Amino acid sequence: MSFVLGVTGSIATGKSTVTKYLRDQGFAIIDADQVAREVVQAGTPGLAAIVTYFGEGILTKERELDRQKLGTIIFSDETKRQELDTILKGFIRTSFMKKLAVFKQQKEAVIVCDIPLLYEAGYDELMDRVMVVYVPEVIQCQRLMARDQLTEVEARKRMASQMSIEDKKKRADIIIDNGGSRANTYQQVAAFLKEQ
Ligand SMILES: CC(C)(COP(=O)(O)OP(=O)(O)OC[C@H]1O[C@@H](n2cnc3c(N)ncnc32)[C@H](O)[C@@H]1O)[C@@H](O)C(=O)NCCC(=O)NCCS
Ligand SMILES: Nc1ncnc2c1ncn2[C@@H]1O[C@H](COP(=O)(O)OP(=O)(O)OP(=O)(O)O)[C@@H](O)[C@H]1O
Repeated sequence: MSFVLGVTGSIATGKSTVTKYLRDQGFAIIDADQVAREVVQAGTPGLAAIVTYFGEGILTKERELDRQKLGTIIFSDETKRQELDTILKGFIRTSFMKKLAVFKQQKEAVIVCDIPLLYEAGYDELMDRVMVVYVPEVIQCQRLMARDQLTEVEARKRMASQMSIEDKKKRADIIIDNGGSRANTYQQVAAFLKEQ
């Protein structure tokens, strides 16, 4: 039986950093952000569904999703963000479940699921254990501003659109503190893997 490990955190706390390390160790990975990208590729029913609600203005000239434009819209309007979540939830879940089934069929010993909205969208029920990648909010905000070239106001809006990292930390089975160096983070993950 496969062991299904959820990796989550809040925006820019370091999920991708931890997941990349786990990928390099050879584990099977499902990346929910990647799944969310696949279900809105040009010509998909997912993209058609969001155009119906948000209008053609969210498309580029090539009729692909303008991700930056949609991000700016949903992270400054909570009703629209929730509507996007409602529209995409089913498409993302169906694709995720297919990928999970394939890895289970291949008898992967460990399947790592990197899911930003793991608790918010109820994926915790599908996980054997959940690892929360934690940094204090002040560091989270600094790293988000630097990575995505956002002002503090914009970064705070994005942080406020998710369950706070402190609440996720309380629910975690495993906490990885990513407030120090990357090497320190990798050491914590390696120590967890050694215990298994
Ligand atoms: C709004 C979109 C177009 C912005 O795209 P962009 O390429 O700029 O960002 P990316 O997809 O890499 O997401 C970056 C981070 O934003 C956060 N985030 C994304 N969507 C949401 C959301 N609906 N609510 C809260 N946080 C979100 C996550 O922490 C994610 O890791 C895109 O994030 C999207 O389609 N979101 C809806 C799908 C979704 O729910 N994704 C999360 C999968 S669990
Ligand atoms: N230990 C660290 N020290 C310094 N910078 C770090 C560390 N870990 C991650 N970062 C940087 O912080 C930013 C956020 O990290 P990362 O992209 O891994 O977060 P994430 O949780 O996957 O984000 P998102 O929710 O947007 O997908 C990146 O620019 C990354 O390079």
